[in-house]
Amino acid sequence: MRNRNLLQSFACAWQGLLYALKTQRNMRIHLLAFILVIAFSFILHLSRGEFLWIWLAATMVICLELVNTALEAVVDLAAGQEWHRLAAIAKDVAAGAVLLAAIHAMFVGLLVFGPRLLALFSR
Ligand SMILES: Nc1ncnc2c1ncn2[C@@H]1O[C@H](COP(=O)(O)OP(=O)(O)OP(=O)(O)O)[C@@H](O)[C@H]1O
Repeated sequence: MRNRNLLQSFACAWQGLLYALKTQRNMRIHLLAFILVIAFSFILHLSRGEFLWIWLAATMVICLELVNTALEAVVDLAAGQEWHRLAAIAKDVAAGAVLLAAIHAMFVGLLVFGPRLLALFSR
């Protein structure tokens, strides 16, 4: 059934977020990392610019994990129990996108938090 109003659209989006959290272990790990990183951003008093980089990188990982989860569902719907080379390609490429975003987030985290943590521990 199609959504009749904006509220129902938000409710569906929320269900999607909950589904990914309940079913995807990686999603729970990404969310935990997101919360920790945002907490550290406040504790270490990041500048607005630094915080934006961290926020963007961390959000991108979560968004891509959501897209990856959606794509896995679509592939499973299309392929069923059948093994198919294209199903593997679709899933592997989507997983590759998440991996790339996670590596990017790690570099951003190192660049932003690295010098601050060094300064903190070399006092
Ligand atoms: N129908 C299929 N046909 C061919 N290969 C498949 C199929 N389903 C899954 N695979 C292969 O198995 C891998 C894992 O698929 P699965 O659906 O278990 O994802 P997952 O372990 O939940 O992935 P992620 O860790 O990215 O969430 C895929 O990346 C793909 O290489």
